[in-house]
Amino acid sequence: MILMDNIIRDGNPTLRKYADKVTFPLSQEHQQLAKDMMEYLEVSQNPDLAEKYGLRAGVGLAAPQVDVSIQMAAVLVPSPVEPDDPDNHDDVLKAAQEAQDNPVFKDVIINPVIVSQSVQLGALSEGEGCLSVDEDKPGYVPRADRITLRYQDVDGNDHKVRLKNYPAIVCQHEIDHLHGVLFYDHINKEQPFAAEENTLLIG
Ligand SMILES: OCN(O)CCCc1ccccc1
Ligand code: NI
Repeated sequence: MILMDNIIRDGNPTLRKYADKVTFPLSQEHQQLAKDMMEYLEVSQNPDLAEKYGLRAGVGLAAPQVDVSIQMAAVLVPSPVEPDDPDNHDDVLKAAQEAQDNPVFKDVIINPVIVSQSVQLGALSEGEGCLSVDEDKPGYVPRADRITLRYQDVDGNDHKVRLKNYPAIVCQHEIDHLHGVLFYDHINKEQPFAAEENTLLIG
């Protein structure tokens, strides 16, 4: 099971490497890694389990973050389900489970390539964070609002998906990890919350 101790932090050179392409069929260790990374996301999005294992919640996890420099990342973007009563613990758990049961996007993306992207930019209104970056880095992270993504899944099947808004942002964040790029590299140093005009603010 992947725990926070297994996640390397900014400063570790692996996070700045361009990761190696993955060959198929997947080795046993790469198959296990794919399972473990997706399991981390599932567990981290369950409030009770996240607390039990001391996990920071994540909607994505890239192999370089667990010090394996290969082009593989798990993505689990839950659907936006709100609890009926945010102060009722059972409601919160139920909503988290429901959100995960019909995710907006869920897959382990291998050798991903963004084959086209919108000119239209998008950025999360709250900025971004990263399990490998402990300090806050406030500011807009401008990305393409829509992307067409080609990747292989763990069975070696080719996929071509069109994503927009939040899932598109998350996949770009993960693909950046495979290229040695961290989210704050994109933040405007002089004016962190300046965004090019008509940048869509998401969420
Ligand atoms: O690399 C994934 N990881 O650091 C978890 C955070 C994922 C993430 C957070 C905000 C916006 C996009 C993606
Ligand atoms: Ni990250």
